[in-house]
Amino acid sequence: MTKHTAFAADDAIIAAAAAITSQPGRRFTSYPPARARGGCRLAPAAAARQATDDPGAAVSWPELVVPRHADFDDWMEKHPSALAAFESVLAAAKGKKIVMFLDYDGTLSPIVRDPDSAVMSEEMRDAVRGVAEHFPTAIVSGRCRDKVFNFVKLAELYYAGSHGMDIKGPTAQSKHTKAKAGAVLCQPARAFLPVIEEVYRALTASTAPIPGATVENNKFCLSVHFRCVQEEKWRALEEQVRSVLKEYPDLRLTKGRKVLEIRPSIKWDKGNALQFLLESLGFAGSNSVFPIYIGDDSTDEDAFKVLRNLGQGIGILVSKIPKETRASYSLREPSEVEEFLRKLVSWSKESRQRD
Ligand SMILES: O=P(O)(O)OC[C@H]1O[C@H](O[C@H]2O[C@H](CO)[C@@H](O)[C@H](O)[C@H]2O)[C@H](O)[C@@H](O)[C@@H]1O
Repeated sequence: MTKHTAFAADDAIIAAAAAITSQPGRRFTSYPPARARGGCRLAPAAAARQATDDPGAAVSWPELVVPRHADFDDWMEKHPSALAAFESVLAAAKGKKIVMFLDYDGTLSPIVRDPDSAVMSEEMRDAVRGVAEHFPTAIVSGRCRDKVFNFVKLAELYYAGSHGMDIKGPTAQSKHTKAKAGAVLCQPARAFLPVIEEVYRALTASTAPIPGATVENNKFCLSVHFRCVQEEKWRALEEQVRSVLKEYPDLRLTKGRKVLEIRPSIKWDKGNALQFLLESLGFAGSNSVFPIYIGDDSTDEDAFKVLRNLGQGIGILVSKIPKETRASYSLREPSEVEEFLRKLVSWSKESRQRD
């Protein structure tokens, strides 16, 4: 399958998978998360220097294959629904402090054609607010921090924008807040601001002739969207982007959901942001923390990987189709994320009443 056909398959596969996954009577088995293979609690500067991944593997072009029923069943065995396996999640979290990490697009809000219209429902906001009352909660997004804050609008949360390269503490104090209100806690890519601005202008100009292509400035990174570009033009768009980036070897290209993402080539991703936030919350080296990270995209895999390596907490992939993932559990769509968050809150309330 070429890169081009992999793109083309996306929506058809989701439709096919939706038909399979909506079948009633599916059974799920529990799949315990991988346990510790040694700690990884780096201070941010050290983590930023650590180059653990093959830079050549940074661009991932997912190979999408229409799932057969058997494939789907196999996948669900390995990544059971976090709703169906809720009791297993609770058992693993027993006696530990839950810290919640939530991706935004595709996790809290449904994927839509216009990125500026990806609003979150009031019901979802209410569910996230509830979770934040019970557990320290962070939004970890590829979006620029201010933009994602304007969608979520909850001052009691931590926000890690630009794929974790821009981390700020809650602007409203809550019992979970460990930082000075509204303090910017971490911006490891500050030196790249001028070059990102320059490349934003260059990409906006060079992609302008391609109808439907848009460039989103996410402050420390950029997104070139092709969801509204005719499929025949996808290759040309990618070539345009690559040609601009030839002049900027310090930037790298990765791919999300119908988006090309351009970011600094530093070793800092959503996984580093997760570790940094755990440390900021006072959980460095702690065995009593249970981070839960929920996300839908390839960039969330960095956070799932950190959890696997730490042997703590769980990653939950939001997907209707089988995907290669390091997450332990799955949820099919944002409405299931909302249900999972509400169940956690109810469980936490009940346990408080019992204690
Ligand atoms: O880390 P995230 O919060 O998931 O952000 C990743 C990218 O999400 C947005 O793009 C995606 O959602 C759009 C709205 O639904 C959709 O139109 C687009 O095709 C998706 O790729 C956001 O616009 C990007 O800047 C983020 O990098």
